[in-house]
Amino acid sequence: MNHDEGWRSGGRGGPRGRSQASGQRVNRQKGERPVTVGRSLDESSGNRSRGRGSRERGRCKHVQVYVEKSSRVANVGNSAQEEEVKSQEDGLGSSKKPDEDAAFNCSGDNSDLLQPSASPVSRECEGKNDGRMSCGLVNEMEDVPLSGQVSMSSTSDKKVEISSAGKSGDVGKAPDGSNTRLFDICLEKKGFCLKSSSFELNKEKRRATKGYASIVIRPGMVLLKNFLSINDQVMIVNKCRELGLGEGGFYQPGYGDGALLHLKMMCLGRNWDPQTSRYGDTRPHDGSVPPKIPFEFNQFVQKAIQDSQSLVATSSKKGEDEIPCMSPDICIANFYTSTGRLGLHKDKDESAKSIQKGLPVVSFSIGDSAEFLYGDQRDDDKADMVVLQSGDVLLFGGKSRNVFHGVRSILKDTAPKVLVQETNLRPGRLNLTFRQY
Ligand SMILES: O=C(O)CCC(=O)C(=O)O
Ligand SMILES: [Fe+2]
Repeated sequence: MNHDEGWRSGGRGGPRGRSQASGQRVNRQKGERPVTVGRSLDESSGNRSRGRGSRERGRCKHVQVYVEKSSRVANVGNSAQEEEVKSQEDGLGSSKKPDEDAAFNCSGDNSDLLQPSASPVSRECEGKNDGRMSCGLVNEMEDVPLSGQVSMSSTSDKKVEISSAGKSGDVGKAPDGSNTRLFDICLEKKGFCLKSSSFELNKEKRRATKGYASIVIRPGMVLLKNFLSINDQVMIVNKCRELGLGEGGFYQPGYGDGALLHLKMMCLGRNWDPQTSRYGDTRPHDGSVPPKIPFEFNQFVQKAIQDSQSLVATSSKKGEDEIPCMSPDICIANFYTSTGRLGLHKDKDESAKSIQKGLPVVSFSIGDSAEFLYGDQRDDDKADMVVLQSGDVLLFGGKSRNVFHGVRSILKDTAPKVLVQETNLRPGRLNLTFRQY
């Protein structure tokens, strides 16, 4: 992938400001009614985007809508566990657990793409060091630094052991400007908690048990609404937390000039370095080896691809909408706090073959909803927007492999309460994007 300047700018292209849209919809024309797509799309979580303007924008391009229901029933649990409401940020450490090797066979033969090789730097927006690149690069130093060596940390219901990663002496700044202080995607559990209302919990359970809806947003781009059950999401959060606190875990990438990305990042499988836009076997600033992609994550990816392929097979424009198979060997996990964002960019640092074949990027959204922009130009004002909610999976491959995309904003307080109660996930959004090099 090549996050290039989109990542640097964080999506704030100068004085345009943000034009927010509320409610769940896919593209729309100015003045058009929202395109509500099937059941899930009507069920936006309700408290999203409050207090924001709801100016409309975005042009409608292709909106093909298919609604499919799976028979999958999520067991969301009924424990009504306590929810923590503090918003303090913690820096902790943990141990890394080896995972099974991710190995999948796809009907399409992409095995030729499985060999790691150096990626040439590919910058889509090279040489545009205009105001956009440095403006809005607020240094979000919001994490509590590690003070000495902690041995155990308790969040969720689970004790997580501190590993050697991030021991005392880690002052939080790498020579390349990255903020290397350990970042825990979950909050520490404290005594004082608030319970969610049963109304909210029931609403979430209803949503979770209704299956999911599949939508072709544009040729090659498919949105699987509510694809991941709450239990799946809980598992993914717990796993990411565990990995994120160990070797190669979450950090805040920076650029040599002091600018920091507006998100925390962890790579699985292979490392992607935002400074060079290259993939590699180790992380340059600390030499750490990225954890493997957990086997279960890849299973979700395979299922998402298969379901998307079945969906487009029924489409009238089969060839156009096609999504090839993909065997992920890279997963980039991003955590956006409430102020996180990501500027428009193309994912271009995978191998030329992978991109040429249109192998999809598969993206999981967990936690707070996000305003996701996409379009054919690197221009926020011309981009279309879709709100990605917790449990949604988005694929962009085939004709959309080179789409510009980014995250305009995180919608506060929109994460499923059950998920937060079960995991203590901190306010914000966890995003995982899977790719094949
Ligand atoms: O957070 C998202 O939805 C997008 C992330 C992304 O574009 C990336 O990691 O390259
Ligand atoms: Fe991307």
